[in-house]
Amino acid sequence: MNDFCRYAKKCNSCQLCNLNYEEQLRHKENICRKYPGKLCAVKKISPSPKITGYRNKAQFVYKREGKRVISGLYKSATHSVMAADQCAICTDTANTITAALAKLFYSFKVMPYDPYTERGWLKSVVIREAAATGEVMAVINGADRIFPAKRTFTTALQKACPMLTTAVIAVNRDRAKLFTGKQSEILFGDGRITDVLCGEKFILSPTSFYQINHDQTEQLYQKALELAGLSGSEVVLDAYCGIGTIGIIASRRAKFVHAVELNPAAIADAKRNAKLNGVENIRFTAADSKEYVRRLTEKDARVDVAFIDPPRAGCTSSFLNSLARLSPDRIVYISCNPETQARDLRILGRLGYKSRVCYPFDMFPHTNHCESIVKLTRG
Ligand SMILES: C[S@@+](CC[C@H](N)C(=O)[O-])C[C@H]1O[C@@H](n2cnc3c(N)ncnc32)[C@H](O)[C@@H]1O
Repeated sequence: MNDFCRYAKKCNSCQLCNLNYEEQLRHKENICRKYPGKLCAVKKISPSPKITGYRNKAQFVYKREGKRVISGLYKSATHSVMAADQCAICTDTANTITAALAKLFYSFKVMPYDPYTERGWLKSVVIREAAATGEVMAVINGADRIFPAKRTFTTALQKACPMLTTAVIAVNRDRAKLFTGKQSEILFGDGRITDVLCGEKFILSPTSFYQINHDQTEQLYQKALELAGLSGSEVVLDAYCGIGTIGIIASRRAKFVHAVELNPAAIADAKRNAKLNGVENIRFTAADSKEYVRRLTEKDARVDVAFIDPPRAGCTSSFLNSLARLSPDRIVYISCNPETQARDLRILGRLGYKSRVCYPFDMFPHTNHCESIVKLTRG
C-alpha cells in the first residue's frame, strides 16, 4: 500500500506518487528538457504551492454494492469503478460531498448507470470549487432527464451538503459518454461559481475550462504576463481563451485584446467576466482559433503579442501558419503537453519564430502531467 494514497496503484492517476516531491520535480524538468529544451533554455521548475488537496475540480463515479451506493474512482484505463472514500489530490470538501451524495443517491434510489446494460441513471458527479471565494458547485451527470423526486432530493442535498452554493443536473444521452452534457437544469443557486485569480473575478459554468490548481495558476499567469512584456500600447491575441482569464488579466496592460474560444458556454462566461471586472478593451468570439486567426489576417489586423494556450493535442499547423502571417512580435505559448508544444515550436521556428526560454510549472503534483510556458520572438 502506498503511504500517499491507498488507492494509488489501482487508480493510477497519480503515476509519480512513489517518488518524493523533489524527484517528481526533477522528472518533470527533464521532460521539458527533452522536448522544448531542444530548442531553448529551460529554467528551474516552479513547484506547486500545495501538493495534496490542490484540485479545484473533482470527478467521482459510483457503483451499487449490496445495499449501498458507493462513491469511487475508475480503475486505471478501464470503465470499472473501485470504491474509494477519498482522493488525495482532491480537497476535503470534495471528498466529504461525494460521500454524502452516495448516501443520498441510495436513499433516493438514484442508481449508477451501466453503459453496457444501459440501466441506471447516475453517470458521475463533478465538484468544482472556487478557492478564493469558497463557492462550491456540484454537477450531477445523468443518462436522461428522468430524476425521481427532484424537489425533495434538492432539499435533502442542501441539508446533507451545506457547503454547496449551487447544484446542477446535466444530461448526457450519449451511451458511452460520462462527462457533462449540454442539457442542464439548476437544482439551486445560479448554476455557476465565481473565483478570483490575479485580482480579477471569474464566473465559471459547468462545462467551461478552468485551471485546476488555483495558487499555481496565479504564478503561471504572472510569468506569462511578464514574458509578454506588455507596456499598455499593444494589441494582444488570447487564443484558446476559455472563460477569458489570460485575456482579461492582460487587458489591464494592453491597448486591446482579441480573444477566441471554441466552447460557446465558456465565451458566455468570458463576456460576463469582462463586464464583472469592468474591462472594455477586449472582444470575445466563439470560434475555432484557426478560423478566427485566418479572418484576422484577411482583415490585415494588427497583433503585437499572442498568448496561445491550446489543449493537450497542441495547435494545428494551419493555425500556426495563420498566426505567423499575423506576425506578432512575441508569442507566449502555454502548454500542458511539452511534447506537442515542442512539435509546434519547430513549426513556428520554420515560420520565423525563435523559441527563447521555457519555464516549467508543476500544476499537477503526483501525476506525470507537466505545464510549461515558452516565449518566442519574431526573427
Ligand atoms: C488548456 S485550455 C486553456 C483555457 C484558458 N486559456 C485558461 O487558462 O483557462 C484550452 C481551451 O481551448 C479550447 N479549445 C479547444 N480547441 C479549440 C479550438 N480549435 N479553437 C478555440 N478554442 C479551442 C478549449 O475549449 C479550452 O477552453
